[in-house]
Amino acid sequence: MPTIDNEGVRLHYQVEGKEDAPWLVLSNSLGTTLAMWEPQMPDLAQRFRVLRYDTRGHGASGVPTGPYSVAQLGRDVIALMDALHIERAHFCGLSMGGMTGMWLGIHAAPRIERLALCNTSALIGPAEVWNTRIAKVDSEGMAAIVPAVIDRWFTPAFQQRAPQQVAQVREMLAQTQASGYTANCAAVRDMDQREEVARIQAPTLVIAGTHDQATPAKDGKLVADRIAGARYVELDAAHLSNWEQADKFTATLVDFLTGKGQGVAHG
Ligand SMILES: O=C(O)CC1=CCC(=O)O1
Repeated sequence: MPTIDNEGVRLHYQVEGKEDAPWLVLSNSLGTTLAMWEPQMPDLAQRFRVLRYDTRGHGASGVPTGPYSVAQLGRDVIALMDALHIERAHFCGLSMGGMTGMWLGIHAAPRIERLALCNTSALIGPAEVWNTRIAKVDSEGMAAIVPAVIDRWFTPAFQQRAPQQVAQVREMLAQTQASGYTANCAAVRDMDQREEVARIQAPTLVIAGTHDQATPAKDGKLVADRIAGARYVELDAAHLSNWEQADKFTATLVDFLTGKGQGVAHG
């Protein structure tokens, strides 16, 4: 199991795909692992050298004492890139992964080639909601929040249509260590990148989900509107659009990373 140590924190990663192809870094959402990218991997691995990793507090990465910050999550990516001698990479993150991507686009611009910010927000409030969730997980464990979170991640139609995929994702969430989950909830709660995103200069794709209640489409639109030249695409999905509209998500991402596709699109 490949890992690096970033200032005492173990970061678990996997490298797959074509050698000598452009690097693409994939960053997971809150309560998932690098396995959240399974629907995309067959296509992405044909075209890119893919680095995916477990955000600290998740999967097989370390779970240092929280709270964490989005800046720490961004610096973990730089540490991984440094350790693997990756000078520049495309970056795709979903939800919390997208927040990490915004931080990188703002604070580590020379390292980022193209940026895909998916089902994400530059500010995700209100703080009370996060504090309530943190308190619930602290006192009752992950099981107490799993059903409500899954209902935000997938539409009822997808839950009916793809019960096995939903079960796979539910298991990822349920297996997340409670203290790692709440430390990342705090990072998300404390982030406000609404002003700074305007500094992003990397070519940027924003993907949103029409039925996303966690990071609503209007939040994605705000991010896209503030980044010069950003492409905005809305998919018929809830929060984990890379599962619910896997083919469209992958095609949109590949088109963007390979320099095809322009403007605003819905689908
Ligand atoms: O889990 C949720 O409720 C939605 C979410 C917010 C940040 C993230 O990564 O997922």
